[in-house]
Amino acid sequence: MQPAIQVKSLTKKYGDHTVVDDVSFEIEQGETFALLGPNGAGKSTTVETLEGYRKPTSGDVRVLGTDPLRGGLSWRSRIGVVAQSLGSETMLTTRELLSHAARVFPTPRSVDEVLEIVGLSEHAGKLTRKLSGGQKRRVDLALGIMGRPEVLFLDEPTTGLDPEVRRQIWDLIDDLSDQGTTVLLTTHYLDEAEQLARRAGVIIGGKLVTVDAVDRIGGADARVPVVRWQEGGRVHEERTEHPTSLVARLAEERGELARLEVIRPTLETIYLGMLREHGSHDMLQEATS
Ligand SMILES: Nc1ncnc2c1ncn2[C@@H]1O[C@H](COP(=O)(O)OP(=O)(O)OP(=O)(O)O)[C@@H](O)[C@H]1O
Repeated sequence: MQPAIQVKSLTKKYGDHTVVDDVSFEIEQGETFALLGPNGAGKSTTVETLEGYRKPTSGDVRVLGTDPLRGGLSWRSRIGVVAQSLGSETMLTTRELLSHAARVFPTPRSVDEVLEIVGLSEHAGKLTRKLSGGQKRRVDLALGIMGRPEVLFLDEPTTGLDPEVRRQIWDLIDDLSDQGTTVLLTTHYLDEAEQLARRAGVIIGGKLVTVDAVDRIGGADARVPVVRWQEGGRVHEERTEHPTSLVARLAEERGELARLEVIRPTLETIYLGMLREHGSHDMLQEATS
């Protein structure tokens, strides 16, 4: 089966500034793939190139087998785009906006179906510019899925949303994925990547520093658990592949231990370690701020 997305040695320069540097990866049909990286790393530039909105300086990209710069209307109707900025602040009601959008697709979902999927049925008659931030983001998602896209690009779909709305949007993305939609997601939320994606790539300073299964990113060594406890007023830590055995031995030798914890590094801890290794101080500050 041909991959849904192929990126080969993609490089994008603005003047002397290389913002995407020899990036290569593939996304299988039906896969949800997360692109992670600090502000300014090159995520949106990569995604916008795949959407056909930016011209690569060099390299080759294909979406559904087509060069996005040459993709005509029929190709465009097979992809869905939810850009980073809100695109839904119009003078139309939600229903009017979706009805207009539906006309450009050959086999659109019905407006009522889309309203239901994104949970906006009860706001269908409201002017989009009067919706809350979370509701506007849902309108963006509604516009992105209106044409039943085979590939959906989601650029930071849940930034700034409250935890409940984020989870609802995750459920929506999971449902689309179950229906076979290929999803390319950029996000700053590591829990979002863990929840939704099978594989992820980390891009730092325009370079793709890793592509792997979400639960393998950073390598086995970065995932070794740490057993931590307090003894004699001091905190003790030991990294071990066998935390249960270590805890059993400590319990046998020393009895009850104060503040005993087994800590398994999260994707976030591993990601911050990667920024430290590859990135600048500024990137780390942005990622942790
Ligand atoms: N039209 C442009 N002209 C010049 N430089 C640009 C242009 N668009 C983007 N850049 C630069 O390219 C770099 C990558 O930007 P990009 O938006 O791809 O990053 P990002 O990883 O999506 O960041 P964020 O997480 O902040 O959205 C940045 O340094 C940005 O300033």
